[in-house]
Amino acid sequence: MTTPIEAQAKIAELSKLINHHNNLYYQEDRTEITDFEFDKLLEELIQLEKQFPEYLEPDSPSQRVGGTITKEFETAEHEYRMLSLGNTYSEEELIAFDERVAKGLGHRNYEYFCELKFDGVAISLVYEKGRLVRAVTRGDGTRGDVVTENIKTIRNIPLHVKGKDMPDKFEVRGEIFLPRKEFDKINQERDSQGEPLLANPRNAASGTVKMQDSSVVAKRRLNCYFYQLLSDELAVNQHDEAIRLLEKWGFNVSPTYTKCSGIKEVLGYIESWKEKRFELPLDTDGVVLKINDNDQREELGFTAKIPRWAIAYKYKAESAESQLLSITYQVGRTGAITPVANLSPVHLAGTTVKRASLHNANEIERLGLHEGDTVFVEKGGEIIPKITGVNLYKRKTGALPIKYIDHCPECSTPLERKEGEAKHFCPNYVSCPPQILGRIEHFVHKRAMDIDSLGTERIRTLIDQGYISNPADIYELENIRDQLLGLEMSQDQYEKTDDGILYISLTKAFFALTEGLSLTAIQKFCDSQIETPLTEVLNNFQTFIRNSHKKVAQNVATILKLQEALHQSNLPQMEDYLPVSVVLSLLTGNRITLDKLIEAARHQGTVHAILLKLDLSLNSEQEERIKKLKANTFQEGVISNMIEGINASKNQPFEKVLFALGIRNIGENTAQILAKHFKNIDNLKSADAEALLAVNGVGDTLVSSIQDYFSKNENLSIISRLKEKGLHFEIHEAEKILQSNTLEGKKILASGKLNHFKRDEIIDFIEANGGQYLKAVSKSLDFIIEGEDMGPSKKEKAEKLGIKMISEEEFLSMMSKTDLI
Ligand SMILES: NC(=O)c1ccc[n+]([C@@H]2O[C@H](COP(=O)([O-])OP(=O)(O)OC[C@H]3O[C@@H](n4cnc5c(N)ncnc54)[C@H](O)[C@@H]3O)[C@@H](O)[C@H]2O)c1
Ligand SMILES: [Zn+2]
Repeated sequence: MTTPIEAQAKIAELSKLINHHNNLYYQEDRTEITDFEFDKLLEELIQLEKQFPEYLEPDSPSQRVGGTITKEFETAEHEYRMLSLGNTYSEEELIAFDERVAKGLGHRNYEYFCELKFDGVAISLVYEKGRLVRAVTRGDGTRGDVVTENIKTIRNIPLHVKGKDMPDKFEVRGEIFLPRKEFDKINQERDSQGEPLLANPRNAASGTVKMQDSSVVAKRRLNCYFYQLLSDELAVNQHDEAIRLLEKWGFNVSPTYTKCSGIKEVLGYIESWKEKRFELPLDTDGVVLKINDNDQREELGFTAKIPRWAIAYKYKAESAESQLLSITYQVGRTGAITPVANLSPVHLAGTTVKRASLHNANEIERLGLHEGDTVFVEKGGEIIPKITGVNLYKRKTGALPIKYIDHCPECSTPLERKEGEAKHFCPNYVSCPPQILGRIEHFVHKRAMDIDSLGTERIRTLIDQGYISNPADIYELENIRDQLLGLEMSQDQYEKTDDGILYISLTKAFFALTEGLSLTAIQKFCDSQIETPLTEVLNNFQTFIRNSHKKVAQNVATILKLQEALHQSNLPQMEDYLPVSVVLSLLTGNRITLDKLIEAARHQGTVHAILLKLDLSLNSEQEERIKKLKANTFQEGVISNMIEGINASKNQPFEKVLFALGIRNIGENTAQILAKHFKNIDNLKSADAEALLAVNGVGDTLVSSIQDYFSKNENLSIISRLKEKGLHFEIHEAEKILQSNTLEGKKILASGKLNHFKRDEIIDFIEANGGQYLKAVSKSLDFIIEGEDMGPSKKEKAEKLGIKMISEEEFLSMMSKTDLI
């Protein structure tokens, strides 16, 4: 039994903890615990407060909607309070909820409206005379932030609506979300720019809605599902009818809703979406059920925080057991090491899971992982599954604890760990391959040197084979083009474990080890085995060979040998991949011992590289079979295309070159400002702190990263080599000279697709003629050049502000460029 004194202390402690997590979740868009853990804390608080009502504080988190307003926006009061929802993870509690409803109404004559619970941020939109007048966040439930401008950039939020039965004034509520595809795209882009990744789509959506710059919001393709219509003059009295009205008026409603006549049907609905929901384009975390009839809703009423006529059933993150096969240590672009667990395949939350991120050494220690452990894997709101614990009963006797690596798996440099940081780093900035890759990818990026013929795969190949290690090397490739012919290109078929042991995809291995079977057929077979553990796949492949009737005896014999060799090699197992050394030992016909092969394959990135190192004399049949193992190779066409792109990049203007160098803290805009201000790299290099700080937007951090960059000899030598190759290290003459002052004092924006200018060109053109280019629609614009397909929201805003819009043709004739028309 809890004593009152204990209860009081516990209530205070829980309240503090919950407030802390609420603050992180709503203010900073991040989380330290899962929703399930959070909900358990809240439930514990509610139970204690029920038991000891004397300690229930009016501002307890059990009594308040979790969010608050921010300081950055104007606020507005909600006409109808915006509440939270009660939630549960169990069927029993759902049935108990249904009992309370029946008791409250005094009968069982009611229907539920069910739909999925979308994981995003709540928004309230007010329409007057069919026009969107205000968008407000939920805030503390009573007042929220006014974010109308941001919301207007979301494409399928209608600015105007028309329709039958539409009241003069109404409010719609919905959930703004970031589709998972958009989320992945943003993260891919951030990854390639070396920026930190967004944690999950919900946080990303919430952070975006509260951004200060609407044009950034517009770039993130947010979307919205509407789920509630409110008005004093509604013609309908059933929720499903109101939803149908919303659909008719053009609001985006998720097609997942249904009406259920009792809790049993609701449970069926919940079950039917349990797995199917993963096919939806957005994250969902449960089902919301609401009483369908408005009068009945009124009868049931509200508590301080939630309606009594609705509840959310939340799906528990699914958990499964799996075996830890090995750990791969990935080296990121900044040198940060991330351990990844390779697992035996398990079916979880609609997908087959074979890997889980372990984050860092602390996580491995916290879990107490031992080799070959059976672990619990969970997949919740986050996309990457995680290991939540170890099944100690299944630990093998004598299993050793996982020992974290102390050398970089890519370049063997001893790792470092800065104080207070969880991650280990490879300090080898200059020659660690993934770090070089990060810098070169930035250099060739379309917003930098724009060399799109140098994709990641090609760059990685060139780095791995020692042909490039910095941007200047790219411009030397032309001179060694004959050496590039035949280089192995794709790395996708390879994978490495703990200490740099190279593995190759099953498909390639099977293809090389057998005769008469096509790569496509083998690929198809492997695809069908995704959920099968490797040991079984090897057996199934023998059946596959028998069914194919192609060289059965010989092919099966090879696979039997493979199984034997895998067993003897004692190398860690990785699903879908086989150790290259074992495969090569079979293909080279025991010309060399397995041990020697394993040794040679350590720290090599391709079959090609291993063979170069071993220098075996192989017969032509062996060579042919090994060739089947290799990836695509560089061919003449690819090489020409690459060199062409590299040469074309020499025309990029100074500001792009400056951005491409990758000096820390110099983004695209800063590069532009610095290029304009200093005119050439030498002026920039010799500028002292005072001169740098005099430039608008330059602060101390930037000063020190610029000075740091130019103090390094290797950077100076790269610049001088690039200069020799003809890259622009000063601004172009034409950019310096004003072509005319026709546009002097004019503030101009161009929107939509133009026929005679690219985006950058129109900006340069306006500036070269004395005008100023503005990036967003605002009152201060003199006119807008309206191109094809100008964004509707921009257009509407411009119309509202009464800004003059002219066509591209009118603009050209104004500039006396009639020759272009
Ligand atoms: N992990 C953490 O640290 C942490 C911290 C705070 C809150 N949380 C999580 O946030 C949630 C609490 O937040 P809440 O108070 O916003 O409640 P809620 O998100 O659980 O429920 C209310 C909200 O659900 C949304 N919703 C989505 N689909 C809906 C639909 N079809 N119909 C009606 N509403 C729909 C609405 O925006 C509404 O405001 C809990 O699930 C909790 O686990 C987690
Ligand atoms: Zn390294």
